[in-house]
Amino acid sequence: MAHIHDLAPEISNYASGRLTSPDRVKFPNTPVFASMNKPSRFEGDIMDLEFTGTIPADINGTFYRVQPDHRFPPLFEDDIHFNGDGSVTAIRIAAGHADFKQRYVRTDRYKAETAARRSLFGRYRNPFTDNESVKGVIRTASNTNVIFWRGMLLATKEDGPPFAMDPVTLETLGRYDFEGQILSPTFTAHPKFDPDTGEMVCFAYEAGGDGADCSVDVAVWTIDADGKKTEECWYKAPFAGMIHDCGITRNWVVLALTPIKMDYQRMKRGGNKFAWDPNEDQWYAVLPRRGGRSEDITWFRADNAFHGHVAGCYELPSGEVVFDLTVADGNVFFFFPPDDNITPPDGVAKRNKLSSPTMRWIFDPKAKKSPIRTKDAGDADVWVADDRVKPAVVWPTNGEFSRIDDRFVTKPYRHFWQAVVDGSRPYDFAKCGPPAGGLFNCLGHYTWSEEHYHTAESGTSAQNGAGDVAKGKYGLEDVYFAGPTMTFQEPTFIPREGGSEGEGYLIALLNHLDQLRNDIVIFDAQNLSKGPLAVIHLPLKLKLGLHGNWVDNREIQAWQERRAEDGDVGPVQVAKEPLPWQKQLQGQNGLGTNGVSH
Ligand SMILES: C=Cc1ccc(O)c(OC)c1
Ligand SMILES: [Fe+2]
Repeated sequence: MAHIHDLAPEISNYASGRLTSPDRVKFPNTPVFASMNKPSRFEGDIMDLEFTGTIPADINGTFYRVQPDHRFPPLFEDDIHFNGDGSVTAIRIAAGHADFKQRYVRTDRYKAETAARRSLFGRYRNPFTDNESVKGVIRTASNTNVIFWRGMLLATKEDGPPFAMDPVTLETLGRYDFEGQILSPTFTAHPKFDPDTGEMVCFAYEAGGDGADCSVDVAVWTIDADGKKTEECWYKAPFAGMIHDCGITRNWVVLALTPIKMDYQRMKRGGNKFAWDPNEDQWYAVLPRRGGRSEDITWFRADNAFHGHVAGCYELPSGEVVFDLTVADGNVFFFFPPDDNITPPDGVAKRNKLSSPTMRWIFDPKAKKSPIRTKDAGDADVWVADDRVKPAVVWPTNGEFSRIDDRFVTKPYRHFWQAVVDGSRPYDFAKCGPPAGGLFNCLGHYTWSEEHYHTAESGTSAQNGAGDVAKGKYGLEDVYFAGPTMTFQEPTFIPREGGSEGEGYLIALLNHLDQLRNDIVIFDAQNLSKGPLAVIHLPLKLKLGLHGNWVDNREIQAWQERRAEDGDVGPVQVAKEPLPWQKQLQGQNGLGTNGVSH
């Protein structure tokens, strides 16, 4: 008797790498859609997840995180994980119990593809590869971060505007333009929140035109705690690269410009939007948080490298700006290789051998600078510091996804956490295959040593506390190894009520690479090596997500009341009009724009 699978002949729905049979619903047979990253596409609710251990009774809030999860087979067989549709997970924890909820973000992209029952958008951030029917539709998949802001959840991806969701139901409310105050085509996935003022500091790059034109325009905004835009300034970057994360101090914003470069001609040919340039510097911009003018930015150059995520950022009494982030020594985004005509200086690409230490940069915002001209910026001034910079500290942690106690954003901080790679630990390749998304087999808690912890007062070393911070040149490392068949996703800190910096819990998703299932682990944030306090078991496999955040239930509740019909703020007002670039396109060729009826 024939096996059931023999009845369906294995005919590929791809020819020459392109989706040719969209009715044959089958995802590409590539590593991007395999193992932990096999499409999940699950939406649903589970009340009272099983768990082992004890969920601390004082935890009351929701852990939100987002994952890319392609809804339909992609137009291109070699599509990348970052091009998947944003799917938001909420783990609601209260009274020692945990509930699960997961919903896709109903982006304009989601709606267009749902109506057609197939993929219509092509390559990552390349509209030239889209189906004609979606010209003028906002392409963002809202798959990178999910942020609680004034009672709404903002699902963000840096190639488009945010989409607002209800934080309790995860219902998508619509595109959010800050009540008409931010109309740029793009918006960062990494805004920062000033814990003293309640302000959101946010930015956008490739922000000048339609968000897909390789512009070097960078916008930086402040939105105050009442939702009012109080600052806006536009700057020029030296080249059209990626600016993924940022840092803020009380007075300054720091942007990290990574040398993966856009190329409009390559996009037009149907190629990748980005290519790694091994010969380009890594750049950092320092600009004022308040009253900025375009010429007030200072770009600092350093040797070629690849930026990861930001831990802390603050000012020293000298006025200098400390900026800590992971920086890898090569192209982390292997799916955006260099152009063929580029010869890396070291001759060989060092794939899979990257090291990713935590680097501390100390920038002088008053450094002497001069205007330069660049190919991408044309005749606009790009303000570049005369002297190149080097990291002040290189702590050889080997991880990514740095997180801190977010109450210490803008301030000197002691603690940070990362998903850590330890290649010396056993890994069960036979059971797991290659570790999808990277071998983040440990979680690490790092405490800067006295020498590297700066109080606002002394600028160099602290007198108070941290008596245990003695081991190691840079500080204390407290690591938990998951085991040979498991990896972690990004951790998130949960502060304990009334606790000091770093007192509380660490929550993260655990990937079982052998069982293809996820757990949610909760640790004492300052005692990772003791192992998890609770392991919450999901009966299913999620995907490798990007970022998440913890929101206290009191904050969610208070905002639900304020956002009620009769509340003092009222319901979230989503965008009422198409974005300016959409209107312009409409005017040019009479085409409609999706998402807004007209
Ligand atoms: C981790 C960085 C990163 C940068 C750009 C992206 O579009 C993204 O999508 C998930 C992720
Ligand atoms: Fe990120």
